[in-house]
Amino acid sequence: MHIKDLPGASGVFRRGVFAIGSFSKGDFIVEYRGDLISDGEAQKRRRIYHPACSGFLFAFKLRGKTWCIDASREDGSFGRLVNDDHRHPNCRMKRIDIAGSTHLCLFALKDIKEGEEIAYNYGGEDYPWRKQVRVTTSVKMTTCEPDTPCVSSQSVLMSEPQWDEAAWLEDTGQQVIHVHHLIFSSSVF
Ligand SMILES: C[S@@+](CC[C@H](N)C(=O)[O-])C[C@H]1O[C@@H](n2cnc3c(N)ncnc32)[C@H](O)[C@@H]1O
Repeated sequence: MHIKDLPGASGVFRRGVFAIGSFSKGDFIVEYRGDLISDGEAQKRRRIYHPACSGFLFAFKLRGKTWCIDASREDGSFGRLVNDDHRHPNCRMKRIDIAGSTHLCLFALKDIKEGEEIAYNYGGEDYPWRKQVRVTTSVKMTTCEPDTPCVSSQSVLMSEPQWDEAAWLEDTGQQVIHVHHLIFSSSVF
């Protein structure tokens, strides 16, 4: 796997993790490494963290209690840099218990080809990047006078992309709607 910079909001770049080889459905991909903390500690950190760091707090349930992996520290690991895709995830987060300690790991939901971005569904929350919708109107202009031949036809994009990435693109005839999705979650278990 390798890390790539992706275009982000307001010219800010964000990172994503991409496969440099292929994976088969069910393969282990990467661990979401960080500090295992209680829910209370996570709430405390959420209050003092910059919002960019809160995005690295991954909450999950274990035997009826909420826990959290705090991966906000830049430790060079890949798991913490995997982005959200709630529509077409190619991985799933699973809790693994090894010799009494809990780990969160990503596993392939389907075969993954070289070059594909690794992504999973962060969970059910309404993350801001999932809601943003950009409407780009494509206008067909045709010059066609009665006594002259049709000379040109061109499409004009009426609006510029305002945010991060166009995760999906639905073509609805003259109107092209780019539905952007992006960030973070919990309880996938
Ligand atoms: C665990 S980090 C993922 C790595 C992050 N992209 C980075 O560059 O550090 C979670 C954060 O990544 C961003 N993110 C994740 N998925 C995204 C998506 N689909 N679109 C836009 N931003 C996303 C959000 O800012 C979120 O808080």
